[in-house]
Formats: sequence, structure tokens, C-alpha cells
Amino acid sequence: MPIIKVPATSANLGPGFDCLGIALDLYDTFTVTKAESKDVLHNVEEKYCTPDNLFLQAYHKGAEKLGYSDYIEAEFACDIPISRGLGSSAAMIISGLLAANALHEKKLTKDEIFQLACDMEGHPDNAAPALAGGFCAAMHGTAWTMTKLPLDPSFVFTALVPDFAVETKKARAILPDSYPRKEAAANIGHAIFLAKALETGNMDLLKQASKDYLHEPYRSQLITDFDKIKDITETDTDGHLFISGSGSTCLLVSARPLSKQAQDEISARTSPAWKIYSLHCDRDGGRIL
Ligand SMILES: Nc1ncnc2c1ncn2[C@@H]1O[C@H](COP(=O)(O)OP(=O)(O)O)[C@@H](O)[C@H]1O
Ligand SMILES: N[C@@H](CCOP(=O)(O)O)C(=O)O
Repeated sequence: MPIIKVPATSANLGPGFDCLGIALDLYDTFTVTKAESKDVLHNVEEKYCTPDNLFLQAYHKGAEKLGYSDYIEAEFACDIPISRGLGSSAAMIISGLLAANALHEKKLTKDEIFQLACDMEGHPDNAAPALAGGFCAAMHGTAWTMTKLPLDPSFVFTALVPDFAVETKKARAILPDSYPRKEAAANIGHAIFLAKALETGNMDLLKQASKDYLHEPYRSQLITDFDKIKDITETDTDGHLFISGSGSTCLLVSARPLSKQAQDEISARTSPAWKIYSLHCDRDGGRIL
């Protein structure tokens, strides 16, 4: 039976709001086969076991685009925390679309998968790295467009995951509709230099370019202990702490790993204790095994 494996993703990376994202080596996997007369899901939380399930919706969209109307049986094995800003919804969508390819003779192209996924998500910065792996930029021009950007291998990524969820829809709803020109201009410059810093491994440039004006100032207020965690992690590693996607996870980008002492301090000073994942960039993206 085909197995689909899709990585977690961390979108935005500060100033790259809705356009930059990176794939991380934490995965959702799905064992899939065709079903007779209805969709069947295994190992899925009851509240997500409905026809609205994103994996099922994406599977049917993909199958329909290929000209098929049928059913799927899928066993979920999901390690990506849900509604924590690590792209669990994009992982569901990319997996469902890859499952449509895995179970049919006709295949969607990578670009067709990307277009369908972005239409479902509404923003492309998780879908791009979830599908292609690596560090990606994406935008909507005449269609959804993405490119993989170079990433220096020296960076390490630490995901700090609180016990509480932040729904992406809600975290988008709290953002302003417009911004002062000075802030918009600063964000553009910062996003370009952030990409350069990630390409060259220049930590000093990364820190200068990491300030965001579009979402982090608003969303950090939704994350209890954000300032405390930022202080502990940045002092310990000399790295930079971003809000991952729309939160609640925070992503530390640094040249050296978070020390055991800092990890213990975070555990002691958060309640319930935040989970800490030491991660690397996934370079391959969503795949059928
Ligand atoms: N393992 C899973 N099983 C079922 N549905 C999931 C799973 N992971 C994610 N989802 C879907 O994705 C939604 C979370 O999306 P969202 O709030 O955008 O958070 P995230 O930042 O993790 O992408 C859930 O409400 C659910 O619909
Ligand atoms: N650019 C989006 C990214 C949302 O990512 P998620 O992992 O929180 O779904 C945003 O910032 O709203």
C-alpha cells in the first residue's frame, strides 16, 4: 500500500509574511488504499472524522481534477501538532492531493498540486515547502508561483511548542487591514535580506533583518510567555526567535543548538511545559513512498 509522507512547515520567518516558509523534519504519514463505497479513516481524532476532513477534501479535489470519483481508506500517523503554526493543515492538504496521485493511473503535476493546495489554504507559504521541501518563496502572480531558495546548512532549528492552540483563521482575523508605508517598506527590505542571510549563513544579518511589522507585534500577544522564551533562547544561542506561522509555536533559528540548561529553564518556567523539538530542514518535501 502506498505511504504518503509530508513535512511540517514554518511559514513567514518574521518579515516574510505569507511568502516565505521552510520544511522541517517532523512528519505526518498516511497509508492509503482505495475503498469500496465510502471514505474510511483510521487513527483520526473523532472531531476531525467528518467529510470536512482536510485530507479527504483534498483527496476528492485531486481525484476530481483527474476525472475520478471514488473513495479512499487511510491510516493516519501524525506527528505535526495541530493548530500550533507548524503547517498541519497544509500537510493534510498536500497529503490528500498526493494520495490522489498514489491511487490513480493519471497523475496531477507538481504545479497542479500546488495550485489546488494554495486555493484551499488561501496563502502559499506552507504549501510550497510542504510540497517541495527546503526554504521556499511563494506568491500569487497570474497564478500561485513558488521557488526554492538556497539555505546554508549551518543553521539549526528549534521548535518551541506551547500547550495551547492558536487557530490560523483567528490569528489572521486580528491583523490590521492596512499599515503605515514606512512599516510596509521596512518589511520588504527585511524579507529580502533575511533570504540573503539564510543563503549565506550570516547570523548577524539575519538578526538585523528579522524584525517584522505585519504580524508578529499583534500575534505575540496571543502567546503567553513569548517575551520570556524569546529572552532565554536568544541569550542562550545568539540566534533569533520567530513566531512560527500564525503561532503558537515559536521557531528559534541559530548557529548553535539550544543548551540543555536553557531547555530545562524553559520547562521550569512554563506551565504546562512547552515541548521542544530540535529539527533540521527537510530538503525533499511531500513524497509517496
Ligand atoms: N492530524 C490531523 N487530523 C485531522 N485534521 C487535521 C490534522 N492536522 C491538521 N488538521 C486540520 O487542520 C486544522 C488546523 O489548521 P490551522 O488552524 O491552520 O493550524 P496549523 O497552523 O497547524 O496549520 C485542524 O483544525 C484540522 O482541520
Ligand atoms: N502566512 C500564514 C501562515 C499560517 O501558518 P500556520 O502554520 O499557522 O497555518 C499566516 O501567518 O497566517
